Amino acid sequence: MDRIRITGGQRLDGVIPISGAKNAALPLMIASLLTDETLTLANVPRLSDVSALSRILSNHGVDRSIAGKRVGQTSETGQTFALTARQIVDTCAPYELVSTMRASFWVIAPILARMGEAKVSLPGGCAIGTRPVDLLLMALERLGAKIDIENGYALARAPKGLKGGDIVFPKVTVGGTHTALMAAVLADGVTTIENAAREPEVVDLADCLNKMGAKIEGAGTSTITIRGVGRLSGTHHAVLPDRIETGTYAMAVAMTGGDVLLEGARADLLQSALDVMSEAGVEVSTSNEGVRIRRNGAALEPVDVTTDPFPGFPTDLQAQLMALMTRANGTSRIRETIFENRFMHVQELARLGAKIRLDGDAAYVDGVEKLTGAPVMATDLRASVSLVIGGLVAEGDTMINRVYHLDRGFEALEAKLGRCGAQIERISG
Ligand SMILES: CC(=O)N[C@H]1[C@@H](OP(=O)(O)OP(=O)(O)OC[C@H]2O[C@@H](n3ccc(=O)[nH]c3=O)[C@H](O)[C@@H]2O)O[C@H](CO)[C@@H](O)[C@@H]1O
Ligand SMILES: C=C(OP(=O)(O)O)C(=O)O
Repeated sequence: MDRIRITGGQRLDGVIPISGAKNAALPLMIASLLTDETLTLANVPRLSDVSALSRILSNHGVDRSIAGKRVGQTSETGQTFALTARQIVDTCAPYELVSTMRASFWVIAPILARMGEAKVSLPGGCAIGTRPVDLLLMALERLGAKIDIENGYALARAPKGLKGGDIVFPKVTVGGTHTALMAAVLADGVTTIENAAREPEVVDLADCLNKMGAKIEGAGTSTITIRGVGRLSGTHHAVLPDRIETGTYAMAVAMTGGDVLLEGARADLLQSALDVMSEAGVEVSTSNEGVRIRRNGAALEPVDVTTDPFPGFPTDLQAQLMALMTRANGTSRIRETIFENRFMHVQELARLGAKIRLDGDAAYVDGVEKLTGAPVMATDLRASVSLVIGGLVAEGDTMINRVYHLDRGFEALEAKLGRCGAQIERISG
């Protein structure tokens, strides 16, 4: 199993190109199941989650060809996929494939919409919480599907096709909104989604579906209206920049001090997180090229932050902010309201010398003078990268185990940080 060794204490200076967003690329790839024409996606990040989803889509009959550049000096990240689901050859997504990644459950919507039935393994829990799918299934039922749960599988049937309907989500769900969109675009009649997720990745999916011929209005607001169409066509779409990768590197730069341009980043996708960083005393500026982050010796001020659905502070940046606040000049409070078990990084940050107390959904972080390197191990993607941020300033060596978590969501992490001066290396085997 690969490990990453970081020798802390280097400033970060230079340019970090921002990749396409994992959390947009995955639903966009799944949308290829909705048409028998080719969906071409540019700026798809090279990530293990993308490879895992490619295998799942291939099992359903999606043909994939790749054209793209290798990670280079500047903005040459990502790859271009041409995805063609001429026919859906299998309407079942088996446990062995779905259990490797949660987002794969979303295939239930396009397969049901196109074939009138789908059988998909329930995704199960994971390190950050229970991850239920009841609201996704409720959305499909509102469009006329009959749902049965049997032997760990969700069976969805709509032999006469889906019908437009009114979906009211009792809480904001990103996965539920993706699922509802992909089911409703081919349904007969009009669908409304109330309390829809407003995340940029939902907007990216809706934009792409509209280019394929769908009629979706209101994506990015809490009410989305979809007029069903008879069929969708292929199109070309570029995945939007990854706001979580952007926020992660912004916090890494803030942690080490330095001056880095996050090339291609869009500030509007993570304004709440950038506002928190400004409040903490970090210089944030934006231009056509991206977002520039600077901290030159100024102390980090503590913050009081609660995670929330977009446009609130993202749960996917909570662990990274916590790592940053371990060096603040006082006590920060960070509340996690999306997932019940997303504090697994606390005990590992403590191994680097962080002082963090947990009380219910809140973490109280007392800033410390210094962190010291240690062997650490993370249980999920964002928790792992919070340890990278800690390791960048810890005295001595930090060895991060279970690097496969990082490979799920950060394209060329060592190369991007290494080019800006970090002492970071992957140890294979
Ligand atoms: C609103 C939110 O911040 N969603 C995050 C969530 O999306 P993801 O799509 O994984 O999760 P949801 O947005 O669906 O979940 C939001 C909340 O709704 C609950 N829920 C969800 C579906 C369901 O059927 N029943 C149910 O109760 C979840 O337990 C959670 O508390 O994790 C992703 C990966 O970390 C993040 O990128 C998303 O930003
Ligand atoms: C937890 C994440 O991914 P997933 O929802 O696929 O587990 C994430 O993107 O932070």
